[in-house]
Amino acid sequence: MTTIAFKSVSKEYGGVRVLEDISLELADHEFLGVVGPSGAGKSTFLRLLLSQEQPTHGKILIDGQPIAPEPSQDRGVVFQRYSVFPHLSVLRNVTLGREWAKAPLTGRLRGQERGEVEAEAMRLLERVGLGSSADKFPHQLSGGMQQRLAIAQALIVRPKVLLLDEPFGALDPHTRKSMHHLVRELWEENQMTIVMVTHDLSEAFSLSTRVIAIDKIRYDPQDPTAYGSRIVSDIEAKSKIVRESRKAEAVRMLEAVA
Ligand SMILES: Nc1ncnc2c1ncn2[C@@H]1O[C@H](COP(=O)(O)OP(=O)(O)OP(=O)(O)O)[C@@H](O)[C@H]1O
Repeated sequence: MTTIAFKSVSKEYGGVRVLEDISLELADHEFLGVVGPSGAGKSTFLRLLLSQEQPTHGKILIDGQPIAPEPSQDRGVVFQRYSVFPHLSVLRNVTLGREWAKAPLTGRLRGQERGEVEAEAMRLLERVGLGSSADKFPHQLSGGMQQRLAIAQALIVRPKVLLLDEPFGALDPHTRKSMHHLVRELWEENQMTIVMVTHDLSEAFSLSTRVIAIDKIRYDPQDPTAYGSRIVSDIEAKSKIVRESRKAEAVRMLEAVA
């Protein structure tokens, strides 16, 4: 069970308000898509959830408790650009998260424990379609394969929340589509919440159970930094049919505020 709550959260950088009064309750096992124009604060929203940034006002709760102030293993993340370690094998890229958790000083596991973590990493690599690439290095993988590896790397620590920041933005359309299937299946198989930032409304609506759009709706020409982005639409889209019909509605809403 994982619930997430944003309570009147604002974020400012040096007096410039980026996000303003964001309140949101996410039910267990939600797949939230976050859309909005460039610069609206989508990545900032994600960084707050990752605890890479702290709210200037308001608070964020996970399961009713204040979010841990530092990034921790209950929240995994996959970025657009490949966040894998180039000098480590594919297998070691995946086992690393567990090694750090169990042996933070040496980063090395031994004996039976090592065998168990490697077996689990291999199962995960098989699951994301990289079973035969375990001994390769990232430079020997295509872009899509590197993103599959990044996903396996994030999942090995069994996060409650998986954060995806434009994870498919650098991929070709065919690879992107196969990644959509994979991520949706992994979300269905695992009891985790996903929060995905994307520029692409179609992507948001084909994957998510709920889509929020954030944007600046107020602007003061005397004080351009006074207002930040707010949630301008919040759309439940649990079934595919609803998702398709609500996508058109969201496009109209976003065009209206643009
Ligand atoms: N660390 C920071 N210090 C100062 N300003 C920042 C910082 N991080 C983000 N910003 C500013 O906050 C605003 C929102 O940035 P953010 O990256 O969250 O937007 P975004 O919606 O993810 O944009 P894009 O879609 O282009 O990636 C931008 O104006 C950006 O310059």
